[in-house]
Amino acid sequence: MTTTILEATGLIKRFGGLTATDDVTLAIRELTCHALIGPNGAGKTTLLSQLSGELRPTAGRIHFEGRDVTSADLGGRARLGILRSFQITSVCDDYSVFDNVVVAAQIREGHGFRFWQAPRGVRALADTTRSVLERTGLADFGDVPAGVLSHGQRRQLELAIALAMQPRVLLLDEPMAGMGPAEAERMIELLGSLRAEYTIVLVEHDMDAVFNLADTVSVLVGGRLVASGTPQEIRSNASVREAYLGHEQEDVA
Ligand SMILES: Nc1ncnc2c1ncn2[C@@H]1O[C@H](COP(=O)(O)OP(=O)(O)OP(=O)(O)O)[C@@H](O)[C@H]1O
Repeated sequence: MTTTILEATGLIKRFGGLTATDDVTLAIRELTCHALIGPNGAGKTTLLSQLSGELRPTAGRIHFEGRDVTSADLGGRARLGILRSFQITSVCDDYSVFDNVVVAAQIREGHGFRFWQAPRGVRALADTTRSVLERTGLADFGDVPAGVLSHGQRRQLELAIALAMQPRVLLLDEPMAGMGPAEAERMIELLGSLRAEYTIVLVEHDMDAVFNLADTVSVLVGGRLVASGTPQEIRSNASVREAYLGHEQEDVA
């Protein structure tokens, strides 16, 4: 039994009269992949944005390793290791793939843009960058300008940028969106290879990916958490099927 690393308690987010997150209590266990699923508008992204620190909840608390981080902003949470991919740093099209990742590694090391740092530090950053590129299947693309990458490779680069920042918890919002089957398969494989080292919270509509990757699946409908369990439990949960009726029932079947 792994320990809880990230926990939401009684989380509520209102946008005017709309309750996008409605009293959600959720425990993310360390080194597991926890998928958030639900119909369009269920509040998945809103929940992820509160976990990342991008959105402040209207009520409720968020704890990371037992520490209350509710009032920590995006940057503060990133420093703790809670990182939403495709944020903090975004891809710079004119930079090479290598340079995009090295900048993220530099930010993590707190070097900022001080290019006069000691050569040993520069070498360490380059080593980190090479190993991250290797890890994300981009080892052969280091010199390529990011702007010419395919859509799938760009998502791999976005993931590489996140990994260079040495996250503990990776928050991923639809990493497979817009990908063809081959690209999606590659991304699923890549995320699968990260599961042993990182805690992953995954918002995803692609049920193949969800049932392939997730240790735990939580289902949101209308901002409320209606079920949480193993993929097998969720597949056979009658209220989940009910919730998806008229939405994506065939995906859950
Ligand atoms: N900044 C905002 N201001 C007002 N309403 C918002 C805002 N962000 C989200 N909402 C509303 O909150 C609800 C939940 O949206 P959210 O994007 O979290 O759902 P989702 O489950 O991620 O949907 P999808 O699967 O379509 O991406 C929706 O009704 C949406 O219109």
